[in-house]
Amino acid sequence: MAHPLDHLPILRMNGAGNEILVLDLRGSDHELAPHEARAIANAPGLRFDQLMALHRPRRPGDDAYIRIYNIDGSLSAACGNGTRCVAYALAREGKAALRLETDAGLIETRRQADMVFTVDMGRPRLGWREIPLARAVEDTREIALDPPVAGAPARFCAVSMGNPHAVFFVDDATHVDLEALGPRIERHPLFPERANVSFAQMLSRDDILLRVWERGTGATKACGSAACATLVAAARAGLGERAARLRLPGGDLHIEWRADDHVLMTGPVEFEFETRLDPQIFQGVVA
Ligand SMILES: N[C@H](CCC[C@H](N)C(=O)O)C(=O)O
Repeated sequence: MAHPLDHLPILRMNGAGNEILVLDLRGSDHELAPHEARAIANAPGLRFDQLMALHRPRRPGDDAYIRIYNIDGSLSAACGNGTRCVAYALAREGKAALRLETDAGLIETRRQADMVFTVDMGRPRLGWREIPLARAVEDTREIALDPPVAGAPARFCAVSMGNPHAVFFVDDATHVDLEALGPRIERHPLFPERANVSFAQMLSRDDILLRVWERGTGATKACGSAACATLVAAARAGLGERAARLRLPGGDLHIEWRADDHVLMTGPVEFEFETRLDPQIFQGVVA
């Protein structure tokens, strides 16, 4: 019995070093299950930070509906770098501007140059319930990490871009022990849906060095929604401007928090290869 995913086309790309797969499910009614996403991640050469599952549009006027999977199979409602890769994949079909439905709402993209795309990531969510946090917090600009995590700063900012972000401002982001602090903050009791964890160093008011431990994936070379969350957190804290360069290990992203409250992210994409899913991947895989 053929598996519904057998031989489906898959693009291997990266967005500023964030490893992305784009799986084209527009010719199928199949919805990727978490264990199937994990099976793809374990297939040779297909390891990813996020998998962008492209579905047929569900609303008139949209170009596609995308579901976003982390390497552990968990879903995320937002993925900035991955959305740029989707924009590249659909630009190859002649579409320079897109309307994409995500679980975080409408996301619009626009091609700026061959391999450079701008994504309107929508409005930041700033209330404790929207992050979400496990307890009421008056001001999400400065939250006590309680109970404390040894080695982590005592306070952080919380912002959602459709997915939860905890942003810690530090004096030196390049020497943060992500592997030690990341998992313990990702799964801290304050975050009922876990959290993406950012450590940001203000080089100047519009130049920020960023290191990210991603929910459901771990340390990555870049994280677009974390870059957006960090820009918003810095502006809200009075540390930064409403537009800045975010420097990540895999590349730079330009983020702007517009006066209309939309956060725009502009950055590069790289195409690595295209293949089709090998049926062997799903042999013996159970939910
Ligand atoms: N790398 C993605 C973020 C993935 C977020 C995911 N880790 C989660 O929220 O669970 C980005 O470029 O925005």
